[in-house]
Amino acid sequence: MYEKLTPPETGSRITFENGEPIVPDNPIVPFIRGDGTGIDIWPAAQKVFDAAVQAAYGGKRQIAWFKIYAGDEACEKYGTYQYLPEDTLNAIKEYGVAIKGPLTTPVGGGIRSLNVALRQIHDLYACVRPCKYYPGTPSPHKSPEKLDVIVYRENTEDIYLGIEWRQGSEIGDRLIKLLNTDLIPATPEHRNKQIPLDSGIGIKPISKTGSQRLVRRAIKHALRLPAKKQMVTLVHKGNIMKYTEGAFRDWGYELATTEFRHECVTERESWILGNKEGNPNLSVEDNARQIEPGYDALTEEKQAQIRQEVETVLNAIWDTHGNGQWKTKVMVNDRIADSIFQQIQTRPDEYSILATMNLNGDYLSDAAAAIVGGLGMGPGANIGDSCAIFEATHGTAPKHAGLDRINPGSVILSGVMMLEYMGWQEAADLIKRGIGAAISQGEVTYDLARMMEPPVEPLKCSEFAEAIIQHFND
Ligand SMILES: NC(=O)C1=CN([C@@H]2O[C@H](COP(=O)(O)OP(=O)(O)OC[C@H]3O[C@@H](n4cnc5c(N)ncnc54)[C@H](OP(=O)(O)O)[C@@H]3O)[C@@H](O)[C@H]2O)C=CC1
Ligand SMILES: O=C(O)CCC(=O)C(=O)O
Ligand SMILES: [Mg+2]
Repeated sequence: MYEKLTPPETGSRITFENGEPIVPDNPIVPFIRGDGTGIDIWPAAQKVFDAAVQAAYGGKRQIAWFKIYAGDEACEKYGTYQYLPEDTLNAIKEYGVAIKGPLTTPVGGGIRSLNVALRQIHDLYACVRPCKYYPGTPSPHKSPEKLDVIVYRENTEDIYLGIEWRQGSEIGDRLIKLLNTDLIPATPEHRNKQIPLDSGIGIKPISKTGSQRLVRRAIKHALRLPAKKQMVTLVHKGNIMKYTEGAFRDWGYELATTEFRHECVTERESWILGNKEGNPNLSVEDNARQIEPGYDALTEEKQAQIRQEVETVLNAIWDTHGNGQWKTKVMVNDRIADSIFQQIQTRPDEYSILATMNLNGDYLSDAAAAIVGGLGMGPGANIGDSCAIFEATHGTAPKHAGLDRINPGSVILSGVMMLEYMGWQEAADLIKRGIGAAISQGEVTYDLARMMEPPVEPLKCSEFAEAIIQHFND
C-alpha cells in the first residue's frame, strides 16, 4: 500500500464513529517533522509526549509513532518536487490522527501551501486555536490572564482555496474582460465599476455549508465550556464583503436559531428579552427604540422591520428564553473583524469562542497568541469528521532553524490538544503542569526569556522540553 513507508509493527488504528475518535491503547500516530525549526521542535516535543504517556499510564498506553514525510524531507526521500507524496496522504487517511511541524510556503510563485493542502485534502474544516495564558508567561499585554479564547477558523475555503490568476495571464485577462464587459454592467449595484486591466485576480468563495459546519462545531464546543464561557462570536467583515463575510454571519445566526434554538440566544434577542424583563409594560415600539440606536431617524419601513423583529422574538422564545432563562444559553453575537482585534486587547474577558472565516482566523490567531506570550505558545488543531491533524499556529521561523533555541511550547501544546482529543487527559494534564511550572520558575526559551522582568538566561529548545518533563509532578 505504501511506496516508501513501513508502518510500525505494533500498534493499531484510531477509528471514528459519528465524528468522534475511538482510540486503542497503542494507537499508531503518523507525524511530519516539518521544515525549518521543525528539526529542533519535533524531537523535543516527541520526548515530552512519550514521557507524559509513560508517566501517566506506566506502559499500559503508548503511542506508536509513524514517521511520514512532507516538505523538504519528502523531496529528499521521494525525489525533486515530491513535497506531498501520496504515501503521506494515505497514511493520514488510514490512521486518522496525525501531528506535524511547520512546512515552508514560498511567497509569490512556487508551490502552494502544503499545510493548506493537507487541510483541504482531508477536509479538516475546523482549525481550532486556543489562546490561553499560562501564569508567569511574560507578555507585552498588561493583563494577559484575561484572555482565554479559542479561534475556530473555517479551514477549507475563502481565498485559501487558492483560486487566483496572475496579472497578465491568459485566463486572468479573459476573466477581467468578461467581468468588465458582461457581468459587472449586468449587475446594477456595480454600476460603472471596472477592474484595472493589470490586476491579478483571486476568488473568495464562502459557502453556506462550509460556514454552518464550522459554526456548528463552535457551538458544540461552547456547550462543553463552563457557563460563563458559553459564547460564540461570529467574526466577519460583512459591512464591506456583504455576500461572503456578511453571509457567513447570517448563516451563523440562522444555524444558531434553528438547529440550536433551545441552546442559544443571540445578542439582539437577549436585549429584547432583557428590555421586557426590566419593564413588562414596555411597548414593542419602545423596545425597538432601545435595541436600535437612531431608531427615530430611520425610514418608516426600517422602523417597521425592527418592530417586527421585536414581536417575532417575543412571540417565538419568550416562553423558553424569557424571565432570565436566556442567561443559561450559549450567547451568539457578532463583531466586525477589525474591531475584534482591538476588542481582544481592550475587553479580552468578554470573549470566548471566535468563529471566523479562513483569512480572518489566520490573522486573529497570531494576534491572540501574541497577547498570551507569543507564537511559541500558540497551539492548534485541524479537525474534520474522520480525521485530525495537530499543528502549531506558527511557521518554520527559518532564521532560528537548527540552532536548538526555538520554543517548542506550541507544538507541545498542540500535542496536549491531541492527547485530550484522544481522551488521554492524564497525560495532557502532566504536560500542562510541567509547562506551567517551568515557566513560573523562569526556565524558558529565548522568546519568553527576553520578555521576563528581570530577564533570565534562556534555555535551549531541548532543555525546555527536559524542564517540562522534570516539572510534571510539581
Ligand atoms: N502551519 C504552518 O506550517 C505554517 C507555515 N508557515 C510558513 O512558515 C514560513 C515562515 O513564516 P514566517 O512569516 O517567518 O512566520 P513564522 O511563524 O515561521 O515566524 C515568525 C516569527 O515568529 C516567532 N516564532 C515563530 N515560531 C516560534 C516559536 N516556536 N517560538 C518562538 N517564536 C516563534 C519568531 O519571532 P522572533 O524571531 O522575533 O523571535 C519568528 O521569527 C513561511 O514559509 C510560511 O508560509 C507560516 C505559518 C504557518
Ligand atoms: O501554509 C502556510 O504557509 C501559512 C498558513 C498559515 O499561516 C496558517 O495556517 O496559520
Ligand atoms: Mg498563520
